[in-house]
Amino acid sequence: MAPRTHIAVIGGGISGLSTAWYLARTAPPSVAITLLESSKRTGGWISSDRVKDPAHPGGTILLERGPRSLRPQGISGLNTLEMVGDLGIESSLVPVSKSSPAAKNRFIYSRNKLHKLPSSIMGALTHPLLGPKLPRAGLDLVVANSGQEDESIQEFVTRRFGKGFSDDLISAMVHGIYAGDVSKLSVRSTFGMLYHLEKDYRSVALGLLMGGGGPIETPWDHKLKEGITKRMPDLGDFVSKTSIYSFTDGLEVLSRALEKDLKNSGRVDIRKDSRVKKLDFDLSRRTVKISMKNHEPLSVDHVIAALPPRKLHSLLAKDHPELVYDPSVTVAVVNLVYSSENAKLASPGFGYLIPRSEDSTVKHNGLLGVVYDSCSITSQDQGPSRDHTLKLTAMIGGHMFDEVTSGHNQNNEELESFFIETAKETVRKHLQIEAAPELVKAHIHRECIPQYLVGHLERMQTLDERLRSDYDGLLAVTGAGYLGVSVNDCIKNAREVAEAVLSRFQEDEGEEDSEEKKEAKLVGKHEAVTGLERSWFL
Ligand SMILES: C=Cc1c2[nH]c(c1C)Cc1[nH]c(c(CCC(=O)O)c1C)Cc1[nH]c(c(C)c1CCC(=O)O)Cc1[nH]c(c(C)c1C=C)C2
Repeated sequence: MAPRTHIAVIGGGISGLSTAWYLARTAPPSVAITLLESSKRTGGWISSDRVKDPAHPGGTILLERGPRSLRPQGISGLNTLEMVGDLGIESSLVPVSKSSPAAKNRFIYSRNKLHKLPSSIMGALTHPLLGPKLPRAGLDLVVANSGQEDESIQEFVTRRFGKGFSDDLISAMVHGIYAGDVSKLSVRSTFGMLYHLEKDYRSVALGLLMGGGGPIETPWDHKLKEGITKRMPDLGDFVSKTSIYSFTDGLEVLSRALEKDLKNSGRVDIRKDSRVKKLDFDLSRRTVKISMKNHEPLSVDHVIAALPPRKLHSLLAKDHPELVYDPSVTVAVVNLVYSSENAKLASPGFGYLIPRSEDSTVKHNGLLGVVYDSCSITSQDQGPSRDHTLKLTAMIGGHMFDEVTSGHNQNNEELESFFIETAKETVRKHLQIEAAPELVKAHIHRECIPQYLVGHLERMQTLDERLRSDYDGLLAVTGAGYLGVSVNDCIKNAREVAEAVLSRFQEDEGEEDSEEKKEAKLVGKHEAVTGLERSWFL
C-alpha cells in the first residue's frame, strides 16, 4: 500500500531516535516516517569513547562524555527497561546493586571535607551539616503556603526549611542533576513532589508522614505502567534490586541499538546531515514544507520536532516567546584515569557534589561535582585495565560557566586545558590523590542541559495552547527542553507523542478510537496533538 501520511521527526538525539522508533513499531503501512538528523553521529551528548590504556598495555577504558547511568525506578524507568528488552540488549546491561557503596554513598564537599548526602528528605532535615541552623527546619510544620503558582527552589526551600537547607544541601543536588542555579530554577518543574506535598498537606514533613510524596503520574502514565507490568512481569525484580544501570559500552549502546533497529525495520528513512533551516505550515492543505541547508525541500503531513526549543524557534515564522525563555547551560566534562596501584579513594561511593555555600565560582573554578566512575559502574574497562583503574569525571561550569571562563580565551582548546587543570587540582585537594593521571580527556558540551526557570510549567501550558491553535496538530514537540531532562523522561515523552500522533491519524482514517485517544478525549485535549498535554497534570 502506498503511504498516505508522511510524518517527519527532526532531531538525532535520544528523543528523536526514540520518537522514530515508537512510530515505526506501531504505525500502519499507510504511514511513511522520515528521521532528519543534523549531525553525522547519532545520540547527542550521550556518547562515549573506548580508548587504549597507557598504563596497562592491551587494556581499554570506557570514557563517558555525558550522562552515564539510568535509574530503573518509576514509570519512565520501567518504560526504558521495556525498550531495552525489545531492542534485545539486556545481555550488555551492567546493573549496580542497591547494596553497593555507589548506591549508598553520595557525598557533598563542604568546609574542606566530604559529608554523606542524605538519602531521604527526613534524613536531610536532620543532617549534621545544618548544625545550628537545624531548628529552622521545624518551620515546615507551621509555615503557610506561599499562595504562588511557582517559585524558585531556593525560595521554596528557604521558606519552609531555612537558608542552610537550600545552600548546604539542595543546591548540591541541583548541581548534580541540572548543573543549575537553585535561585533561578522552578521548584514546581524540578522538585514537583515537594511542591505538591506543600499544596496537598500544607507541610512537606507532614505530607510524607501521611504517606504522600509518591510519583506524580498522569492518566497516560497509569495506563503505560499497567501495560508494561503485564507484558514484562519480571522487570519488578530487576527494579527492586537495582539502584542504577548502564551498559558494557556505556549509555551510547542504547542510541546505537535504536538506530540499528530503525535501519533493520525498513520503516524509517533516516537522513543524516540534514540541517533543517525553515518550516512552512500550510494549514488549508494540511502540509508542512521542510527546507534544508544541504538537501531538496521535503513536504510532509506532520512534524515532530525533537529539538532544543530555541533551535525550533529559529525554524518557525511565528514568534513563540515560550520557546526562547529558558536557557540551557554548558558543562565541561573532564575524564581522569589513574592507575589504581597509586591512587585510591578513602571512601568509595557514587561521587560528590559542591553546594552553593562553597562559593564554587570563586573557590573551585565552577566545579559542580565529581563522579567516581570506576566505583559505580565497575565492568566497563576491558583486558588488563579491568579493576586496575581509578576513573573519575569532574563536571564543571553549568550555571557558572560564563563567569568562570570570562577572563579566558574562548577558544575550545584553551578552555579544555583550563578545565583539565581545574579537575586535576580538585582531585588532588578534595580526594588527596597526589599521583598524576595516566589519561585525561575533556569535552565541552555547549548548552546541553535545559534550565526550567520559575514559571516553566505555565509556559508549557501556554505553548500547548499556542501550538494547538497556530499549527492545528501539524507540529508536535518533544525532548529535554520541555517536560523532563532525564534520559528516561525523554524516552517516555517520545513514546507518548508518537502514540498520540498515530492515534490522531487513525481517527482521520476512520479507524476506531484507541484507549489513549479515549483518554485524551476525557481530558478535552483530543483535537490536536502537541506533545505538551501532560503539562496540565504536573
Ligand atoms: C556534577 C554534576 C552532574 C552529575 N550528573 C549530572 C551533572 C550535571 C547530570 C545528571 N545527573 C542526573 C541527571 C538526570 C537523570 C538522567 O539523565 O538519567 C542528569 C542530567 C541524575 C542525578 N544525579 C544525581 C542525582 C541526585 C540525580 C537524580 C536521580 C538519581 O537519584 O539518580 C547526583 C549526582 N550527580 C552527579 C554526582 C557526582 C552526583 C552525586 C554525588 C554528577
